[in-house]
Amino acid sequence: MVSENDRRELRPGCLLSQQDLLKELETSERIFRAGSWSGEKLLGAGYSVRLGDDLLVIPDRPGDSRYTAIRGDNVVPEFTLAPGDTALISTIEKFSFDFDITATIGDKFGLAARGLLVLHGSAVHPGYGRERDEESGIWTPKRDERLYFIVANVGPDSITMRKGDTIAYLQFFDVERVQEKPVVNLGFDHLSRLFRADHHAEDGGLSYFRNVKDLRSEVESERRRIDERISETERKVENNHTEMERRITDTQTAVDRLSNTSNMIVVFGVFLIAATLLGVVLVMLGELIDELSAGMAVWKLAVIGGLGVLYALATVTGVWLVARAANKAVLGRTSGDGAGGRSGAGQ
Ligand SMILES: O=c1ccn([C@H]2C[C@H](O)[C@@H](COP(=O)(O)OP(=O)(O)OP(=O)(O)O)O2)c(=O)[nH]1
Repeated sequence: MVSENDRRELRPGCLLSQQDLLKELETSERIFRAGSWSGEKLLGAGYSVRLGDDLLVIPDRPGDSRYTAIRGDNVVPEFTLAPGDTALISTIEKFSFDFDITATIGDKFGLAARGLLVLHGSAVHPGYGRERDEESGIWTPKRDERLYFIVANVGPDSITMRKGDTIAYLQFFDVERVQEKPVVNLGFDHLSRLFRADHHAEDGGLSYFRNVKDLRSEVESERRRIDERISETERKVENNHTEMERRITDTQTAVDRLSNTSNMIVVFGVFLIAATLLGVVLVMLGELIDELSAGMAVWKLAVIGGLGVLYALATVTGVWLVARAANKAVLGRTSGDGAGGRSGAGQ
C-alpha cells in the first residue's frame, strides 16, 4: 500500500485513465479488494468486471422454473440459460470503494449480441464495499462486497455462462469526498427471494420472462391442438367426399337399372305388338288363301304351315331378345349392388 503522500493527484470530476486505474489497483484497495481483480480486464479507460462462480441464483436446469441460490463452498463455474430463463449473477471482483471515487456501469455488447439482457443500476457509489470499524471509527474494506446483476436470456438459443466471462464495463471518476455513510445494496438474500430461490418454488425467476416463456409454450400447444383439429376436419371431409361419391355411384346404378327395366318393358311391348300384328296378318292371309283357291288344299296347307313356322320362329326370336335384355338388366343391378356393398363395408 502507498502512503497518503505517494497517492496520485485526485482530479474531481475526471475519468480515471487506464494508467490511473492500474496505479490505484496495484497500490491500494480504494477500488477493489486486493487479489480480486485482473490486469487483463483493463480496457480503454475502464475495467470489465467478471462473472463469479458463487453468489448466484440460477435455474436448477436450463428451462426449469425452480431456482437455487449458490453461495459459500457450493460453487458453480458454468451454467446454461435456456431462452426465457433469468438469473442473478455476481462479480468475481470484490468492491471497496473509497468515499472520493465512483463508477458508472455500462453494458457489454458481446452479451447483447448473444441475446443476454443485463439488468443493472447505473452507478457504484463512493464508499461501496466499506464499513466502519466500531472501535476505531475507521472505514475499512468489507470482506466480500460484489456487484450484482440480473440477466435474462431474451435470444432464441441457450446461453452458457462461465466463470470469468465479462459481464459489465465500469468507468471510474474521482469525486469530491462525500459524507461517509454505509452504502448498501439490496443484498443477496433479498434478490434470492425475488427469484423465489428461498422457497425453491415452481414459479421462480423473473415473472415477466417466465410468463412470456409460459405463454409461448401455451401458444405452441394451442397451435398443435388447432393443427390436430384441422387434420381431423380434413379427414372427415375426405370421408364425406368418399361417402358422397359412393352414394352418387349407387344412384347412378339405380338410374341405370331403371332405364334397363324400362328398355326391357319397351322391347317386350314391341314384341307383343309385333306378335299380335303377325298373328292378325297370318289369320288374314289364311282366310285370303282359303277364299282364293278352295281346290288347292295341299299347297294351301303347306303355305299356312310355313307361315305358322315363320310365326313360331319370330315368337321364339322375340322371346329370346326380351330374355337377353332382361338378363342384362338383372346383371347390371347385381354388379351395382355389389359395389355399393363393398364401399359400405369399407367405412
Ligand atoms: O447493477 C447494480 C448497480 C449497483 N449495485 C450496487 C452498487 C451500488 O453502489 C449499490 C446501490 O446501487 P443503487 O443506488 O443503484 O441501488 P438501489 O438499491 O436503488 O439503492 P437505494 O435504494 O439505496 O438508493 O448497489 C449493484 O450491485 N448492481
